[in-house]
Parts: sequence; structure tokens; C-alpha cells
Amino acid sequence: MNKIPVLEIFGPTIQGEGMVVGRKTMFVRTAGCDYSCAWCDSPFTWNGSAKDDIVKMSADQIYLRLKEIGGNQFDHVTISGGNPALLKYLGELIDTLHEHKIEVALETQGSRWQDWFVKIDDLTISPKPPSSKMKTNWQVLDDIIDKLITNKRLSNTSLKVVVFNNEDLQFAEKVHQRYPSVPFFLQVGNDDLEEHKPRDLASHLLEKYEWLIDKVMANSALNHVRVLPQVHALVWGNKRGV
Ligand SMILES: C[S@@+](CC[C@H](N)C(=O)[O-])C[C@H]1O[C@@H](n2cnc3c(N)ncnc32)[C@H](O)[C@@H]1O
Ligand SMILES: Nc1nc2[nH]cc(C(=O)O)c2c(=O)[nH]1
Ligand code: SF4
Ligand SMILES: [Mg+2]
Repeated sequence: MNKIPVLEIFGPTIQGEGMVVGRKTMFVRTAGCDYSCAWCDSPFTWNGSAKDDIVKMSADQIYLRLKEIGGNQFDHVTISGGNPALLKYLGELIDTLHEHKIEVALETQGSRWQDWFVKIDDLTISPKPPSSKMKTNWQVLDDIIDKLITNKRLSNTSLKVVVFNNEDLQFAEKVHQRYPSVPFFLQVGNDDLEEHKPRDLASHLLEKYEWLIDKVMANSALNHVRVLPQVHALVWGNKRGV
């Protein structure tokens, strides 16, 4: 069996973001990313700081570990990273989880296509706005969205843009206008990744949430959208593994 580089497996917890926010889920976080976003909240997945924690695991080993931690208290697994779309053989893990009647969500930035995207129950594609300092390859993203539409995966797919400022909001508009049929989410950017007091971070993020709500309410190009904070950041702050 092919092995997957895993950095952490945790849960059950709530999915704190996006299309299935609030859903009880386990997390599998893979190592490695083709981006290096200025504000990445999980830089240990790609900057080498946790390289000794990476474990190469088969799909069966990951399933066993999920059961060891989560017991019978879950029926949903979210795969995040890093960029799990770098991993050609993730389809084996998705099949293993489905065989055990477990639904599978996945978080990626839309820089790579994998054929197993069409098997994901809740696929979040999160193109990166200017504040990240990353550049979207629109040809690649067009191709990904085209393939998902052709395969009738729209009800299993969402776009999610993190917003820190007005320029990011314009980028969000552009993404929504380019792919109007894809369910669209705007997410509050967390600009304080050092804060260790969850309540202080929460009140700061709620102010940013109010700013984002006001902006979106006044914007006629952003009508068919949802606006959300990272709920896990409101509850647990910058803590890892929740
Ligand atoms: C750590 S990323 C991993 C998945 C994939 N690499 C991606 O970026 O979509 C998971 C989600 O967290 C979001 N995210 C990362 N840093 C953030 C921050 N500082 N504030 C808000 N959301 C953030 C990303 O945009 C993405 O939607
Ligand atoms: N609770 C919780 N929800 C999340 N949604 C997306 C996450 C991620 O890091 O990909 C995440 C995470 O790390 N924790
Ligand atoms: S794409 Fe995702 S994991 Fe990669 S650097 Fe950006 S936010 Fe972090
Ligand atoms: Mg996170």
C-alpha cells in the first residue's frame, strides 16, 4: 500500500470553517505544501519546523489510528494540510473511509487537480487572495472547477476565500463572479497567530467578523454568499490539534 505523510491526526472536534461548519469530524493533516502563504495558520506543515513529526502511513494505518483516538464517536473525517492535493495516492484513504461508512471532507487551495477529488463528500477549494502573497493560476483553477461541474460534484463543492483587507475582498468578488454556480464562503482572516489567550483572540476576531459582514452586506457583487469566522479560533484560539 502507498504511504501518506501525516503530521497530525486529531478529534473528534467541530469543523470550524466553511460549508459544513459545526459538523462533528476527525482531522487528518498531511505534510507538505506548494504554497507558503504569508499568514498561514499551519506553517509547520511546510516550513520544516515539524519535519521530525511526519509519519508515513498507509490508508489502513490511518484508519486504525482514527479509530484508536475517535472510537465510535465519529462518522466524518476532514483531510487538510499543507496541501493534500499534492498526494496522488490519497484515493486509497478515501475508499477505506467510505468502506467504513465514514464521510470525507478535504481542504485545498485549488493549485492542483487529483482524480480522487470527485469522491470527496465535502470539498473546499480556497484560492489565496493578495494578502497571502501567493498567485492563483487561473487556468488550473478553471480546469478544476470545470471537471467538478462535468462530474456533477457541485453539491459536494465550495469555494472559500479568506479576507484580510479590501484588496482581498475584490479578489473574493472576482472568484465568485468567475464561478457563480459554486457555493461561496468568505472567511475572516486571523492576523494574530501569536495570541495565546483564546478570549482575547475571540474578541479581536469578532471585530474583524463585524467588519467583513458590513463590507459584504454593502456589496452587490456578493449577494449569494455566506460569511463566517473560524469557529475553532473563537473557541480555542491558536491552539493546535483542535
Ligand atoms: C491551513 S489550510 C490547509 C489547506 C490548504 N492548504 C488551503 O490553504 O486551503 C486550511 C484552511 O485554513 C485557512 N487559513 C490558513 N491560515 C489562515 C488564517 N491566518 N486565517 C484564516 N484562515 C486561514 C486556509 O485558507 C484554508 O482554507
Ligand atoms: N476545528 C478545526 N476546524 C478546521 N477547519 C479547517 C481546519 C484546517 O486547519 O484545515 C481546521 C482545524 O484545524 N480545526
Ligand atoms: S496553501 Fe494552505 S497550508 Fe499552504 S501555506 Fe497557504 S494556508 Fe498554509
Ligand atoms: Mg486550521
